[in-house]
Amino acid sequence: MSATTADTLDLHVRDLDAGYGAATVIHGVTFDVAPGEALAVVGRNGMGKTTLLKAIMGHAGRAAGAVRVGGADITGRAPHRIVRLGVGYAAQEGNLFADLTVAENLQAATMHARRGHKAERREEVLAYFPVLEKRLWQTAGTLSGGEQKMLVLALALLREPRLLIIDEISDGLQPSVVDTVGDVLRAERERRGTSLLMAEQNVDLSLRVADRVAVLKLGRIVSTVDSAAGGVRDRLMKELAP
Ligand SMILES: Nc1ncnc2c1ncn2[C@@H]1O[C@H](COP(=O)(O)OP(=O)(O)OP(=O)(O)O)[C@@H](O)[C@H]1O
Repeated sequence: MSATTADTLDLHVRDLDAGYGAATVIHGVTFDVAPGEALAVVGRNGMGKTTLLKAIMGHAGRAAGAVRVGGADITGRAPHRIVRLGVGYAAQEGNLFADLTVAENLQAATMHARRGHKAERREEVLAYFPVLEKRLWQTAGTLSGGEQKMLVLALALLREPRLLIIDEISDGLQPSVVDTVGDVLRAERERRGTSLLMAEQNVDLSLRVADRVAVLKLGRIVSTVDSAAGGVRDRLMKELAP
């Protein structure tokens, strides 16, 4: 569905183990995201979605395995160096400055952006989230949970990532906001051909946005399906049932 894949990054994860201290949470995970492709990793609470994304982004201990982005081996690389390659990361716990206003957060996110293009991109991103435009002068920490999630996504998008990694953006959002997020991600992929890796519990959002959906169970990918395949929603719901 991507408009262009020329400026996007692919992702290759091979035999990745990751965890905390002596506990291994992710076991031998292998998958690819092609340039301009969107992959959703779905799984119930505690299955290791966040740990998987953190390990890719250099935030969690990585015991073994390899991660490549756009031809570069990022295994063990510091998070800020991975971001510099053009990887955007919207973490589940968010990464915004709670004491700064929405406008100041937006400004901080584009500090290193190309000068002439900054204002245009800010307008594009604010058009995705009209509610943020109304809250520009409000301190980010006083936004509602849903608004903070939108701001976290807006900040990641502002940097024009060539690969966007999003951790459970739908968590705690009301259905209408989940729909907005789906619209935004689809529009952004149409506009920029951005590659996408999203961890989700929401099957409907995953199927709406992603080309393929992988199921993560107890730190292992147990199946991967094409979003356009027949009966895929029922199959995924069954796989995710307790
Ligand atoms: N900092 C940590 N130290 C030790 N164990 C952790 C840490 N963070 C997560 N875990 C454990 O790792 C396992 C996987 O957690 P993770 O947060 O990756 O799952 P998840 O699929 O993202 O869950 P959720 O949907 O609830 O966010 C859980 O058993 C959790 O208790």
